[in-house]
Parts: sequence; C-alpha cells; structure tokens
Amino acid sequence: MTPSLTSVLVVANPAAGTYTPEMSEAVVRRIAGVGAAVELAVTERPGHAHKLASAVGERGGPALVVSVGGDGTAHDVMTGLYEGAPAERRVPLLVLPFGTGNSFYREIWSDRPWHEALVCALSRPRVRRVDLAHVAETDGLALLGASSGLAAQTLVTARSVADTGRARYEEALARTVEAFRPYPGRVTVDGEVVHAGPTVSVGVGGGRHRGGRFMLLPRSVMDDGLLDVCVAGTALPLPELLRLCRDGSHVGGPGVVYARGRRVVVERTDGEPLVFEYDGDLLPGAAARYTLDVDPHALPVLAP
Ligand SMILES: Nc1ncnc2c1ncn2[C@@H]1O[C@H](COP(=O)(O)OP(=O)(O)OP(=O)(O)O)[C@@H](O)[C@H]1O
Repeated sequence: MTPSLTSVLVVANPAAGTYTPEMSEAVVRRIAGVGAAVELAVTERPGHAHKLASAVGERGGPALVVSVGGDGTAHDVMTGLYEGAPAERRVPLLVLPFGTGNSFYREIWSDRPWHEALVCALSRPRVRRVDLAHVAETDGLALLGASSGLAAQTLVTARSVADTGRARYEEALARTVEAFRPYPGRVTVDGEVVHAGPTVSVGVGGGRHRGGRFMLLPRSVMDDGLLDVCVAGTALPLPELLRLCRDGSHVGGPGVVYARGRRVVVERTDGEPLVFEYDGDLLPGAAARYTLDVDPHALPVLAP
C-alpha cells in the first residue's frame, strides 16, 4: 500500500534522550518541502503523545503520524493510533530516532541516518503492518516486546542510578549482574511448556533488539503474525550470555530455548511476583504470570 501523504502530524517529545528543538524543526521543514501540510505537536507530559495520536483516527485528520523521540514515545503514539481507529482505518506511523535506545527505529531502518529514512519515507512511502503483543493481565500493548529476568531487573535497578541516558542503563546493568539471582520460572508457547526451571532471561516480541544494543530475538520478523520467545536458563555464565546477546549468538547456546507462537505465558513459580516489563515500562503489580497474545499486522508503519 502506498499512502498519499497530504497532511502529517509530527509528535515530538522534548524529554527524549537526544532530542533538540532544531531537530524537530528540521523534520518539519523536510516534510513541508514535499508539499504536505504539517503540524508539530510537542508533548507536555508523559502520556501526552498517546492522547495526540488517539485523536488522528477521526475523519479529515492527518495521513501520517511521525514520532520524534525514542522507544517510549513510539510506544505512546502506537497506543494512541491503536485506540483511535480500527485496524483498517489506522493511520501509519513513522518513527524517527531521537531517544536513547531507539530500538524500534533500528528495527525498521537499521543504521540509516534519520534524514535519509525521512526522505525515503516521504518519496517512496511503503507500509509494513507490524504485529503487536497484547498483554491480557493489563490490557496493554507492546510494540518492541516484553521481558522478565535480567533486562526487567535492570529497569528496577535503574530507578536508583543517578546517571542519565545510556550511562544510566549501563550502570544499572552492571549492578544488576553483580547481584542477580535466577528465578524459578515457566514459559508456555501455544499451550506447550518450552522452559521450566531456573530462569535468567525471557524475551518476547516484537523487535530483534532491546535496550538499543542487545539482540535478544535475532530471528524475529515484526510482521510475520507471530511472537518470538527466547528463554535463557543458567547453563551460560552471565557475562558470557551478555556478550553473546550483543549479536544474537546466544541462540543455539546451552540452556537457551527459542520458540515462536501466537500466545506466550511467562510465569514465576515460587509464589513471588514476577518482575516484568514491556516496551521499557515495568509493571507495578504483584502478579506472577503474564499472558501475551499476538495482534497480527495491527500497526501500519512506514518502512524502506
Ligand atoms: N514533556 C514531557 N516531559 C517529561 N516526560 C515526557 C514528556 N513527553 C513525554 N515524556 C516521557 O518521556 C519518556 C521518555 O521518552 P523516550 O522513551 O522516547 O526517550 P528515551 O528514554 O530517551 O529513549 P529510548 O526509550 O529509545 O531509550 C516517555 O516515556 C514519555 O512518556
């Protein structure tokens, strides 16, 4: 499908890691340069991007929404677009990388500079309909994916790290690795238990990359209608697992299970709460079980 980009809404998050006002102005200039009517909306608070995007499903609204921020901004815009219109009328999303990790941008555009991605999206707009993961217990949606274990625990640690940006996550990861204890877990894919026992990491998605640098799900295809799952047990020492995760070569390694399906259940089996996140947001509850169902091809995104 080739959308006609007559009018464009740019949603820019000034709190995103590498954002500057000059960048969003440059984005707006380039869009106006191809003759599209363009509106810039700068978010004023967390959740504002969701509200802005949920209004565009109305008739006569923009034909494209551009997210100027990081993965958190892309998540908020995605939930707004999802809520604002049914699948067949959903307005496409273009994500540009002005956050810290920018995993979703990388998923779609690889290492291309943002201005090249923008020129490509405006001159040869091609839509890919990517899958989303619906989290039953929270009625939430994940674009990039969900995790428990090391990555989720790192987000807990990050709350008490004073650094900002990438340094904050690096420091939090180092502290988490030092103190990390595997948890007793179980992972079920389409009704089949694929892992039961001591658990270091569970990734479900979604995107191949998380945290900007870790390729947790190297075989994942964002629009294949399925969720990928990778579970690491305790067979690999933690530093080795982390090293291998940088390029996805942990898959096939000892104690690492890789699976694919439509429904994934992630559990902690000792009665303690499961530390669990999706799209970088930790879940506050004390639940020990989360259920993810794929919503196939739910979100149109502009891609090369
Ligand atoms: N005006 C604002 N003031 C403060 N926070 C905001 C504002 N607008 C949006 N936010 C919040 O900023 C958070 C961080 O944005 P985002 O995730 O895009 O950047 P990042 O963390 O630098 O990048 P990444 O997630 O790619 O590492 C989002 O969760 C969003 O809810």
